[in-house]
Amino acid sequence: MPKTAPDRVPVLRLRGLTRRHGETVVLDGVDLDVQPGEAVALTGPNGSGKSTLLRCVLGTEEPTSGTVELDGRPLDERDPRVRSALAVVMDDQDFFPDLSVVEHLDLLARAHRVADADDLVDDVLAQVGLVAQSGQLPGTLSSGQLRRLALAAALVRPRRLLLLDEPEQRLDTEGLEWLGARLRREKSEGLAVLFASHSPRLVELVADRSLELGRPS
Ligand SMILES: Nc1ncnc2c1ncn2[C@@H]1O[C@H](COP(=O)(O)OP(=O)(O)OP(=O)(O)O)[C@@H](O)[C@H]1O
Repeated sequence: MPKTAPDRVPVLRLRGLTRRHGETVVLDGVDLDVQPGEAVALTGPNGSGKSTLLRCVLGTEEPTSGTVELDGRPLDERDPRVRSALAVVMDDQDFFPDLSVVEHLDLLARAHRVADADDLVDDVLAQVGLVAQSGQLPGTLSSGQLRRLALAAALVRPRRLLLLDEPEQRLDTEGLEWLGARLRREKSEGLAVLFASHSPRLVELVADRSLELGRPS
């Protein structure tokens, strides 16, 4: 029996996704479906378009042509359903310099009207190993701790699709294993996961399949 029934609406559907910069073709007609409970890894060399594809899904970069659908509807960042479906960990995540770790997470959880926000924030702080740093400002965190804060920020909000750009970056070995287990839990709870990675270990731990992108032509 095919793994994906033809009438299932994927959380994410890309059709003919193309992105050019002048003569350079970065993405050339990418087709991809990601179902609930499924994780797809974007792999490929530096410059192959992994972040570009994620930005097109996020809506921060406009494809040259092609379509992006979430839950069968065209992507529209003004649609609150879309905004509440997407949790994102990108490369260049910024934090407010004057809000502590716990204040960031509280703010996000409350902005997304999460029930039992205090309990969830405490739980996520423990999961990412930032309990001792909860009162620190982002500028005082190590690079790995900042990455953990970015991951925590995605875990304290509602989501149906988790987009991650090289989430393994700056994590130690134990952190990588934790991340693999945590993303597997996301899948088991029915979330879809799309992540770019240069870590064969993370791909092995999490991905149901990989989409390998090539060098831009
Ligand atoms: N504004 C731009 N003008 C020209 N080329 C661009 C522009 N933005 C991105 N590119 C090119 O698009 C290509 C894809 O970049 P992208 O960041 O998506 O790659 P990546 O697969 O995420 O790479 P990495 O593994 O290094 O993170 C690169 O060759 C990059 O130089």
